[in-house]
Amino acid sequence: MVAIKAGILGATGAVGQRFVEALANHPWFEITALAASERSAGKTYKEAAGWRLDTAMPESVENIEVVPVDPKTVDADVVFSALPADLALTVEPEFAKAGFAVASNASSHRMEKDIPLVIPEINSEHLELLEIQQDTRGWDGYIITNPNCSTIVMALTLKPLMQFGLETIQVATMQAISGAGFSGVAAMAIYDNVIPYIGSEEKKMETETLKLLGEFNGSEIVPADISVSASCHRVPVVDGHTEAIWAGMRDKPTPEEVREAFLRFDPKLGELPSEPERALIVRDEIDRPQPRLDRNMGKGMSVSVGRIREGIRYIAMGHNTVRGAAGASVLNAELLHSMGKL
Ligand SMILES: NC(=O)C1=CN([C@@H]2O[C@H](COP(=O)(O)OP(=O)(O)OC[C@H]3O[C@@H](n4cnc5c(N)ncnc54)[C@H](OP(=O)(O)O)[C@@H]3O)[C@@H](O)[C@H]2O)C=CC1
Ligand SMILES: N[C@@H](CC(=O)OP(=O)(O)O)C(=O)O
Repeated sequence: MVAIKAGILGATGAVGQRFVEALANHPWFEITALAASERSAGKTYKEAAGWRLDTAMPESVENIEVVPVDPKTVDADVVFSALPADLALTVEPEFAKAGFAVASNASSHRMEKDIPLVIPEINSEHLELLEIQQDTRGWDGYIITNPNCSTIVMALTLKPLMQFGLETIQVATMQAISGAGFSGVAAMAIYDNVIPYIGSEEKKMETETLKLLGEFNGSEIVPADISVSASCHRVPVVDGHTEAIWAGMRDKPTPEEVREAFLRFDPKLGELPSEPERALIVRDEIDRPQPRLDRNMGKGMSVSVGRIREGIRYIAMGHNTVRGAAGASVLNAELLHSMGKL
């Protein structure tokens, strides 16, 4: 099989490095371009990246020259975007217009009517929006987005609850510092501390969830009729967002029925390389899930749930820069490829 040429926009950042990790030995994609700011352009990736993951930098990327974020300098069929949102707002459409498939991890376009916001296990039918998007905008390429990291972790647990008539969600997050990027939170601010504010995060959880769980009616997404109320907090954890969730349901299932629904949730995507064996892992121990112990389950692509109690109350936890970011975009691109759309 001829490899699909993949570029990474924002390749030197916290999420960009996760993209490099996910794509360097990928069976379908080959990294052909690494793009970042003018500060990094012209340097080798090894010089520019300041590699911070606890796996070795893949040798194959060490000497690739970083290029500016510009459709003219990026040689690829698909670009994975880990750009700051203000930049992604203008840059991603330029790439789509120039014919690239853009798998974006940035928040800029997630809520636009004709741009799919997708978690393959939940709403792959929303990909129908791509044709509408290309027709409306006259683009040869397109943009597909994945949700906010906290939203992804929660939404994967909500999908199996829809059968019980999901009505209300309250969620309190405990979010890892990697979610804010390498220079996002100063050590002096987070050490020995909890910061009870993450800009725009609550609104993202409250709106993106409704689009994800909404229905495609042939021309647009009708948002799910659920009320979501979120409170978001930064805690001194490196990777892994933990969430305490209260779910109100019409049918009032018991904790055991909810546990069974989580266990039965086993969407098969067709053997995609990044697809975990189980999207949800149910932990029965009284003190799980925990970020340090559970974030790498399913190579970081599984969400762990536990402490399912009357109410219904439970805890969900997932790797924010893998399942919540780079891994989510790569899984979307794999799905598109398997459907012949890439
Ligand atoms: N799904 C999700 O919820 C998550 C999404 N994100 C999103 O992913 C994106 C990246 O986040 P993160 O990796 O944490 O950020 P970082 O700050 O760690 O990295 C930013 C990247 O963008 C590049 N960049 C910055 N400014 C410019 C510029 N003016 N022109 C070109 N490139 C530029 C940087 O290059 P250089 O090194 O040269 O400065 C770097 O590669 C953000 O939009 C963030 O909100 C992040 C975490 C989770
Ligand atoms: N806000 C998230 C990460 C992030 O960048 O999200 P988004 O892609 O929705 O801006 C966090 O801090 O953990």
